[in-house]
Amino acid sequence: MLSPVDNKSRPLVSLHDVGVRRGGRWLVRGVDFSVSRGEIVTLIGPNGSGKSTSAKTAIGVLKPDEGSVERIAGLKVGYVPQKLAIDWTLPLSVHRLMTLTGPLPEAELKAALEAVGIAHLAKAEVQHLSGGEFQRALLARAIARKPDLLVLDEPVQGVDFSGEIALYDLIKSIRNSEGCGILLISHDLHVVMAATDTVVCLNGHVCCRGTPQAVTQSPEYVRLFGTRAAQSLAIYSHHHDHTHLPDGRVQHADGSITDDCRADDGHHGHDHYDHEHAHHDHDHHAAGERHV
Ligand SMILES: Nc1ncnc2c1ncn2[C@@H]1O[C@H](COP(=O)(O)OP(=O)(O)OP(=O)(O)O)[C@@H](O)[C@H]1O
Repeated sequence: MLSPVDNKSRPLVSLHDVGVRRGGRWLVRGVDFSVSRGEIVTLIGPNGSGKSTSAKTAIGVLKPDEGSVERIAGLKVGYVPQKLAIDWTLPLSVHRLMTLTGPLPEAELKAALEAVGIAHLAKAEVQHLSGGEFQRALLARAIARKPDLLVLDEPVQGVDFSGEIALYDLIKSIRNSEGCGILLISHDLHVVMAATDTVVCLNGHVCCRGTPQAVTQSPEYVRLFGTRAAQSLAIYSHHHDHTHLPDGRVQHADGSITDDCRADDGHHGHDHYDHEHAHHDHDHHAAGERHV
């Protein structure tokens, strides 16, 4: 007798050698990563390196032109896009924002706003919210329907540094309480949430990946941002050896130019784990334990 597939132990989504081609050029190629329940995966990379394209392919908004994407059956996704098509000239309350794309029982709406700490702003106009409050409203909207996978495209945009720390704390507590998988796109090339399990660095393909192990215990960092910051953010340092030109071609470190790039095209001087961590003047083990 066949035993049922255990959905709980399978990744929620996995991308295998995914490539997306638009307008005659590859936007990304050779993208491999997966997100499991309770896991936080952060995509980083320069502007235009394919972070949003990869995330949209993961959730099925974009179809890959090569490779494959596997999702568990009935996967529920909560998605906070990078840009929201809102007509800012029309009044829109937080309450209404929550129900724009479909009805939501009042109790669930209230619980989501409470979970992100803005229940008192339910009647406030979205236009009047601060950057941090707006991101919380978007998060509430994304978690209200209890997704298996939460995809957050640059969740800390428009938020100052301490607001950023508070938001990352909130995202971590949502992961802990809901047990969902989280796919984050970081606006910052070097700073990722310390609770990230896997950082995937894109540069048209997967340039490198790893854990944001070492961080922020340097006295200068703690003096600047406080111990709270050191516990919430990690610095992930690495370098790219090629640049994506505006016309889609790729210029390599040796000056040569190719039409597109792949990790195995012979032009990449690094392997997939070629990254280094900044601030190595602290005890590695201790830094690992301080992650939140
Ligand atoms: N539909 C499309 N047709 C053609 N090119 C596209 C399309 N969508 C995205 N691109 C291009 O693909 C590249 C990757 O875009 P993407 O938005 O995935 O990058 P990103 O890493 O998320 O960038 P950013 O950090 O600037 O948000 C960019 O050069 C972008 O201009």
